[in-house]
Amino acid sequence: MKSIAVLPQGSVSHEALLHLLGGESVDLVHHKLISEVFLSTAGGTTDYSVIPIENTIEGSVSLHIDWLINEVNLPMQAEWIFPSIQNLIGHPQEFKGADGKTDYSKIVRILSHPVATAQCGQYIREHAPWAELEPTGSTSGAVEIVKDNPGKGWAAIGTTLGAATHGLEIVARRITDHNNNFTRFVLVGPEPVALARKSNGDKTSLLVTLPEDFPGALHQVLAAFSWRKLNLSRIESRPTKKKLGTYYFYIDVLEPIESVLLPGAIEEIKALGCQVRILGSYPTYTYEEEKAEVQ
Ligand SMILES: O=C(O)C(=O)Cc1ccccc1
Repeated sequence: MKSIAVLPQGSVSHEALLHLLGGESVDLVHHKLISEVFLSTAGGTTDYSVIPIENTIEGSVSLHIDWLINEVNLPMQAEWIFPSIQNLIGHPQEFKGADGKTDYSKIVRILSHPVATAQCGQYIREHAPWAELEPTGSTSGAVEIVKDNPGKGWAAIGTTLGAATHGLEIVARRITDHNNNFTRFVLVGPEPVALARKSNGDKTSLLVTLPEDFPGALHQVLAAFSWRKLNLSRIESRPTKKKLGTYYFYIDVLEPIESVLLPGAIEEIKALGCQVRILGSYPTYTYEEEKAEVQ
């Protein structure tokens, strides 16, 4: 049985993984922090890590992409998307007013993963702009802290699974600023993944470093893809962290690495003097709403 490192029980990552697996049995190893998730697979304790890398509202989860680029050498082996449905969670009755409705003035602190908090910015500004916002390693980690601190006016933003895991109540449902809020996850690890579920295509993620003082280098890199009609689904720059103003380009190509034209494009880009690192070539799984078990 394969082992998979993932954020705590009831986190969005955990929900998303359960959906991807669709009942396939694996050994789940929960960690409080994403750094611990990465390191457990990098150190060989687990076979794969579940990493959220992009969100509809927040964009790239830069910290996680930077870990993939700089801290570990773990190829991406699968990608899938899953809705992030966030709720306000607290102790039963703690935020009830005399009229039975939620009395937001009782909320003094809201804890959650920063990506989840950012997804609910409008809701917080409208209902409890005074609340102190405390970042946690995961949404369910926030729910656990709230569980351990009753009567203090603390609430968490998290999933229904997170609330159920820790026996807390949903104070308000679906509080993200936009309903169509999805997160892209990757499974990273040394070996390819064999899932029973059928994939919906393949992707290759590349990290391209441009040579210095080469006017038009990015244009030429993109031309190598465009004249071969290789479809790109994402291009993003990340600082190299070595010198101010120098960037990597993170590029997703909608083809597997063994496709006819992609290796030639990579060779052409290398011939321009660029460095190319293959971050992974992997199946993608789209979200099929009718099969999902999200509340
Ligand atoms: O904190 C969690 O539950 C996570 O899995 C990280 C996260 C947070 C918000 C959106 C997607 C993933």
